[in-house]
Amino acid sequence: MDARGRIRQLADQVTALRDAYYQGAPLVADAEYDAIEDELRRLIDENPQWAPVPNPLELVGAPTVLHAPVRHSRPMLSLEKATRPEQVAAFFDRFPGQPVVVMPKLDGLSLALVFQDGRWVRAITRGDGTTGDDVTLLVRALVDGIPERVAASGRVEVRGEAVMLRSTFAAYNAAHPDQPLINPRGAAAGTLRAKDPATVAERRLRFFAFDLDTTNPGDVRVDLQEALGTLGFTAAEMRHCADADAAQAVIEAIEQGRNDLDYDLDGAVLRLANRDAYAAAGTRSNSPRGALAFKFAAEEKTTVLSDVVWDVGKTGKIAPVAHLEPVFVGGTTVTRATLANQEVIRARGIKIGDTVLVRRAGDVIPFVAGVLDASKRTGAERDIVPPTGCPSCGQPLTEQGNSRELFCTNVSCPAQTVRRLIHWASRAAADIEAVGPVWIERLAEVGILEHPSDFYRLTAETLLEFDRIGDVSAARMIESIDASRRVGLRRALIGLAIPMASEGTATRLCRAGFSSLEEVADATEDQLVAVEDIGPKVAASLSMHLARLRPELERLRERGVSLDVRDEDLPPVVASDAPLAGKTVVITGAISDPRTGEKVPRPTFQRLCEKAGATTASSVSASTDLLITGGDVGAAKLTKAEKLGVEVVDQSQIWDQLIAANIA
Ligand SMILES: NC(=O)c1ccc[n+]([C@@H]2O[C@H](COP(=O)([O-])OP(=O)(O)OC[C@H]3O[C@@H](n4cnc5c(N)ncnc54)[C@H](O)[C@@H]3O)[C@@H](O)[C@H]2O)c1
Ligand SMILES: [Zn+2]
Repeated sequence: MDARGRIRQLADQVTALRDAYYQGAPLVADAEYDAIEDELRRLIDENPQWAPVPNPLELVGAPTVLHAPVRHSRPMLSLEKATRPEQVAAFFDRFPGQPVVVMPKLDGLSLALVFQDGRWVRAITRGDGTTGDDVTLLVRALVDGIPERVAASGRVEVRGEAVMLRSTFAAYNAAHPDQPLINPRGAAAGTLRAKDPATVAERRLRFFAFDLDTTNPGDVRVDLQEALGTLGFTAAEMRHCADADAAQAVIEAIEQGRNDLDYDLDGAVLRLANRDAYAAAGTRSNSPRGALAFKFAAEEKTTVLSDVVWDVGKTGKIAPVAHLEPVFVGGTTVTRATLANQEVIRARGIKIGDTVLVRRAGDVIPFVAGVLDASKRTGAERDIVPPTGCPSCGQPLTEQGNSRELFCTNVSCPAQTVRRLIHWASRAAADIEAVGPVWIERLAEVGILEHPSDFYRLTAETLLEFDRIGDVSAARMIESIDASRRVGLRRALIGLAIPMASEGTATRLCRAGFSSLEEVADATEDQLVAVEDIGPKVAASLSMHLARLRPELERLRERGVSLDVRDEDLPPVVASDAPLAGKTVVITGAISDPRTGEKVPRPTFQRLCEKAGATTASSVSASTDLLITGGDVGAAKLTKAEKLGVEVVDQSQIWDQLIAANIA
């Protein structure tokens, strides 16, 4: 096909895909859509005479007339996209000497909020950029982070992004396996398309501001971020960058930190810091000249679901695992993803052979979010049929709960045995680093390992009988097993993988005064429920499984494994003159010991701070006393600390105090 034909074809495709997307039913992942736009843009650049009229690349969004149309005071535009450092440098070259801020690009939907003489009167979607939808009612009912009043007269318009937090998204999908949301962005957009807020009440959104217009500039601060903060908004964090290198470093830091956030980012935005300069730079057909969006690697892609394998877990849960044609998503090549359970498969209507959307965001394991475009089916797709018997031992399965999870309840099921052994050896439990999953599986296969206590009967001689184990590795394995005899109450309980008992349960039992695993096994359910945060279901599970595990506990003891509470399982004893006594601290960034330069794991440093009298928290709030910063600090926490007046100290100061007090 010639360029002209191809342009026409791509333009039609872009138009159709956009229509579907802005209707709330995308047919492809964003990354695939962007690739089509890129090809079209390149062809039009090379052949400007064949540019389609109208050119979809010069339009914004789509007209929406769901609610009442409202004309924007100033167009709400798209952003010019960049993916390479040269493009960032070119942006700086266009505006020599102008200060630039870099901020995260949140992936939600943009809203304009209008305030009249201090009172919030209206919320409008972007729509086609010129005219949006009046969604005031929905936004009032569902969006957090918007002050009812602002201290500024005249007309004030605050623009920003409404997002669904990842935690809200996950909680919603866990509670509604029958009506799953595909991704947080789509969920946010869908929420604001609802006719009645009551039908989407659990789908709360959060607003982050990034832009401001006012008729009385004297009422607000000059600096955009300060202005938004003083008006009572959480602003996207903006960092001033003197040159393209600095901007590139901030962009990279934002991308690095994106896994730690509770919301999706799809890039970083560069923008002229000076509001007048930004306005003076003007606009193109559909984007401001004074801003640039740097796009990050996609967290969602489509690929083919080639098979589904039912995998037996350590507690006997049989979970469907998707086997995928390799796809690069969320920074790695993914070939496996979770499908959760049969109810999720049914609700999402997924079949083997389908082109599915795979999402890998943050540290969450990749999952199959659904089928975007069922019209791609050829008829060769196959239903996913859950097994009736355990894939490992053949025993009939039982179903549990609303999502109809499948379980094998055979305690001597071989697959479960292997999983439990691997779990016992894992870092959070006995930490038998030198014996990896592959060896555990082989040792279990030949019957040498069945229970965790069997590790402690292994000898170098037994191991040396295996072809690929030599003197050195046998010695390392035995040494590693030996060290794990100090596992103690908390980690042993984690290692036994008792259904419903979490790591938190183990910690709480230690802190409640239980001194050994046997003592926990001896406790009545009433005594267990008396422990803070342990409910009747967890207590019943502990009682039942520990009773069953009695002989195993005896074997572990006989073989020299400590099941007693350890110092590290308990809150540290703190002297009254401890340097951080009574302080609530939040730790952020990479921590390293200044004496050796070695990286220190976060939990270890936390423990040191606790020994120094501090209570540690995971996020900055009004009750935080100190924010301790390490290297490559996530900027969101800093802004929040600043806003709340929380003192920020560098880790070096804390290390000095810890060292002086003989704690570190
Ligand atoms: N999957 C599909 O079929 C399909 C179809 C059409 C569009 N899309 C996706 O929609 C997006 C295109 O929309 P677009 O062209 O309007 O661009 P965009 O959404 O990528 O960029 C503009 C938007 O960025 C948002 N934003 C977030 N943080 C911001 C900040 N700090 N400063 C300024 N703006 C900020 C604003 O809402 C603004 O409207 C792309 O991601 C594209 O992949 C997908
Ligand atoms: Zn089984």
